[in-house]
Amino acid sequence: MSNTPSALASSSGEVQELPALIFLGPPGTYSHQAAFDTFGDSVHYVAKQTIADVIKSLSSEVPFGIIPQENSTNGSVIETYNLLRCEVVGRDSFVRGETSMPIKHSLVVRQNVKIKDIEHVFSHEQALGQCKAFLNGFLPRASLVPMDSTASAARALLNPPSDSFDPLKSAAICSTVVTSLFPGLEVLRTGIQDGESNMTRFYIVSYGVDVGIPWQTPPTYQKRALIRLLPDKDSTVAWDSSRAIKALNIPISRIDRRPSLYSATFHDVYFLEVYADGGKESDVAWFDCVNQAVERLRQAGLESTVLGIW
Ligand SMILES: O=C(O)C(=O)C[C@]1(C(=O)O)C=C[C@@H](O)C=C1
Repeated sequence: MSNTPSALASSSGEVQELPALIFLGPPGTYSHQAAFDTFGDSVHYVAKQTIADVIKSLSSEVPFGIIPQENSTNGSVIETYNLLRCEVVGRDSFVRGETSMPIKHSLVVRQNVKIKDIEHVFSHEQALGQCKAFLNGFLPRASLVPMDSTASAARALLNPPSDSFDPLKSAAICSTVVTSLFPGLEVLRTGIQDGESNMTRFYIVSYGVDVGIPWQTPPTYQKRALIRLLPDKDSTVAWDSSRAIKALNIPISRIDRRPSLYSATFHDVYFLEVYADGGKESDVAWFDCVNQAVERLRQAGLESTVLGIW
């Protein structure tokens, strides 16, 4: 990862602005690393404080973003699924692709802090969840303090969020990359995540559907789509998954569920990720297939929105 130039000179000599890509900052987060592995020098990177800020800041001037979606150890990224309930997703912003990367966490402290000194551990809630066995084994009495991102947690060691956290009694769970970005920090333990293979999958999002994604290497694993099903807020009939699955009639790789933004109790929003069996059809055929499936859902009385096709 490096600081990337925001403009490149084209062969004709004129300066072309690179498109902007928003990520969960500050620099040094896993989102930043996943973005850089995927887009390299083809975009200009813009850090935001929260995952919500990434989605809400997408615009025609800042058309691309990356958001964490799921982790192989700790499951769905709740903050992301809560945001996918918002009307802007599927109307203005869309999921346009995915990328995955292995996540190796470290326990980072201010220089000379020892493990016996640690009373507070800062990190993003996903990272805290991915290191449960380490925390239970080595720091069972430490208070776990959720932060907006792993790199925000590292930064908080130098600039604590409140007087109740003594930085010399605190640690952050984050990537080792932060020690080269924030001088004064050092790695106390590394590889503290639960399980051998800890992978996080990210969604690539864009403002509008027509803008081409500036991949460094175009992916080969396309033919997926994400569909949001909204509950019928007036219905007294219980949700019936088999009705949706039957109407959809394409393979489903995952189903997520979050409370709806309506007040109706237990009328949840469902997110279905679907894929083309074999994945051999053309993009146009896959778009048609998804749109026809959504039409069948609507005819079955299920309000549905395509949040992305890739
Ligand atoms: O906090 C970060 O560094 C992030 O990029 C977020 C995030 C996540 O929410 O899943 C990304 C990858 C890891 O799973 C841990 C945290």
